[in-house]
Amino acid sequence: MKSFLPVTLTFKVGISRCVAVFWENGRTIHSIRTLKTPSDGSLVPESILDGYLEKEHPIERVFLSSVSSFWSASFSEYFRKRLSIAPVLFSLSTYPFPINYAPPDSMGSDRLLSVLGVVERFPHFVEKSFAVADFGSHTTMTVFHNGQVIGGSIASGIPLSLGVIGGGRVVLGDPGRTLRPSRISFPGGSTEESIQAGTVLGAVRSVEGLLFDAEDSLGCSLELFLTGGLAPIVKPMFHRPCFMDRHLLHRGAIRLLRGESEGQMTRSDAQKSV
Ligand SMILES: Nc1ncnc2c1ncn2[C@@H]1O[C@H](COP(=O)(O)OP(=O)(O)OP(=O)(O)O)[C@@H](O)[C@H]1O
Ligand SMILES: CC(C)(CO)[C@@H](O)C(=O)NCCC(=O)O
Ligand SMILES: [K+]
Repeated sequence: MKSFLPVTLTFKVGISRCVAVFWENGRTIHSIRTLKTPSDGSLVPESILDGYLEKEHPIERVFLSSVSSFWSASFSEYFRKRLSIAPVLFSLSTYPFPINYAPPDSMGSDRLLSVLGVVERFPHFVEKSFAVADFGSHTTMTVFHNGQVIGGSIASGIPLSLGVIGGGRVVLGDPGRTLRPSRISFPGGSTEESIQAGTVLGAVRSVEGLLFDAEDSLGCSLELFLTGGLAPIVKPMFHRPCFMDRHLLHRGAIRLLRGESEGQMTRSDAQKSV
């Protein structure tokens, strides 16, 4: 007899890549697929859903994360047509933590989801203070403190910075090919090494420096989590210990979908114990 295993899909549309994570039982990753971000949702390659259109692994729910409303609309349309499912989009009303940011709904949902992803993966961190550093098209930091999301930093990302050095005309060719972390040293002994030191190592030291500033102003230490496509490349460059999980956003998304925010869990657990 064939097994029957409905899956949930969390789908992130990024500036450079889309990442699809298929989940079983709302908790365990069944598979992860990536594709180059197509210019709109009607151009998603069919292969992204291979194996999940048969009866054994039907897709039951889709969560769609995108920081662009154009992409949200065009990818929603794709899933509606392809699966007859209207994807769930991020909504502040189901986010389990207060957002101390002005205004709260201006914070990128990718940042909020990654913070929630830390708590999904390490539930006891809901009691702690931590920062998520996302190394992607942008380098962002988002701080969680006293049970709230309290802000952080946004900078242009390493690929963007590499691309604009020298007005975009210099020396490096394809930034993707020139990110060679094993060769990054400071002082950089050539143009390439100097640019690598300035942009890649510089981005890492900037995150570390900002973290010290945040610890100073908050008066507590912050645990550091790295996420985003470049996290594996930058992790070895950090002086301070850090956790790495490339898919924090998806972990946050699956938690939001399960509707098991800490508050709700506490309430239902409390009811059970009555
Ligand atoms: N090994 C690598 N060398 C160079 N660049 C890389 C490498 N791996 C990923 N990248 C680039 O790093 C960037 C970040 O990837 P990632 O998928 O995390 O972007 P993102 O920030 O999540 O996407 P977006 O900002 O588009 O949402 C992309 O521009 C990607 O092309
Ligand atoms: C900064 C980005 C682009 C990083 O992906 C995203 O989180 C975003 O669009 N944020 C909105 C601005 C803010 O977070 O304050
Ligand atoms: K990002």
